[in-house]
Amino acid sequence: MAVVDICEVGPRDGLQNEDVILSPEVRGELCDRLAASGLPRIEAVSFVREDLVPAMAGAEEVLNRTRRDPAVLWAALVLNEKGYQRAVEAGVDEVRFAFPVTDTYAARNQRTTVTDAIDTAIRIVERSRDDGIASAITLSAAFGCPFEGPVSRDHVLRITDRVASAQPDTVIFADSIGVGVPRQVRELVGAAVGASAVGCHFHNTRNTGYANALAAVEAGASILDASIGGLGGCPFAPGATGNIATEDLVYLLEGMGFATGIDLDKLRQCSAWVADRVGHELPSLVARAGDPCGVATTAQLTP
Ligand SMILES: CC(=O)SCCNC(=O)CCNC(=O)[C@H](O)C(C)(C)COP(=O)(O)OP(=O)(O)OC[C@H]1O[C@@H](n2cnc3c(N)ncnc32)[C@H](O)[C@@H]1OP(=O)(O)O
Ligand SMILES: CC(=O)CC(=O)O
Repeated sequence: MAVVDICEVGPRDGLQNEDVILSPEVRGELCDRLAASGLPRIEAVSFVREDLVPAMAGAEEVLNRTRRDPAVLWAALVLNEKGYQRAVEAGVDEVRFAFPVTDTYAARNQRTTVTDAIDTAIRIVERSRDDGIASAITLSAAFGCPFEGPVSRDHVLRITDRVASAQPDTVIFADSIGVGVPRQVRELVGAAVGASAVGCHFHNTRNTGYANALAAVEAGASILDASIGGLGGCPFAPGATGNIATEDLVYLLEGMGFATGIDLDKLRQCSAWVADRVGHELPSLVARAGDPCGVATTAQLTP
């Protein structure tokens, strides 16, 4: 059975744009609850400027407050080398450096250019190798940009070639504003599968997120990001909405014969818990509807 490694980004992407700001204590507890559902990888925090993204303040404290279940690979998002240094000092297992593939979004999100960000990505991959931690490079707006519109596959592949030359463990294609469709996903992932593992990060803004996720794994992606309840969205991308929901993705993947190792019931409990904390209903449908036919229980799939 093919295995798909789901990276839970709820404590980071999920919370970064919420009106209610959760304390490091609550965010640490969220991480532990997610870990208890069997998630193999959790992006717990981002090391960014807290004056720009107050919801991510206290990243070091969040990590200190988690029990750091050793079965989980603890990841953090960084957007510059200062963030990288903070992540290393906080003892993360994986650093994920992201940058948009268009100059306008790169400037708005993190005051950089695509050319400079490629150089930073290469330095961060080299530093992470020296520091003995895993590295992932996320290419944001890989399927379309909130400011510049369409993004060509060839442009993304040229950037992929540059960053892949540094040999990160993973290259992740992100649909930051949820504009992509499965055809694009198949073409991009299919062309990129090679030396580094390929991951994808989808937002469900136009209801194509789950179709895109399935297209990605069928084209060879081995890592998918998802966020508990479908929370999420970039504060610097107009119109951005939530990620694909982890519980809906687990339901889909397990039902389609991919192993995730995740306990759907525990995940749904976690989703209800975080909905209470942020104070509103979450987009996930599986959180509400459950799995009455046992579709996500692999044993029940055998004829
Ligand atoms: C697609 C997505 O969803 S990505 C996630 C959502 N987007 C974000 O989180 C973007 C947030 N952006 C940022 O935090 C910023 O733009 C950064 C950190 C990436 C770059 O910030 P810049 O202002 O260009 O950094 P610069 O190097 O000029 O430093 C300015 C100040 O910020 C501080 N700083 C820089 N980087 C960091 C960091 N990673 N963490 C904390 N402080 C930082 C510097 O120390 C400096 O402080 P000082 O004025 O007291 O000396
Ligand atoms: C870093 C991310 O959050 C990826 C994206 O949506 O662009």
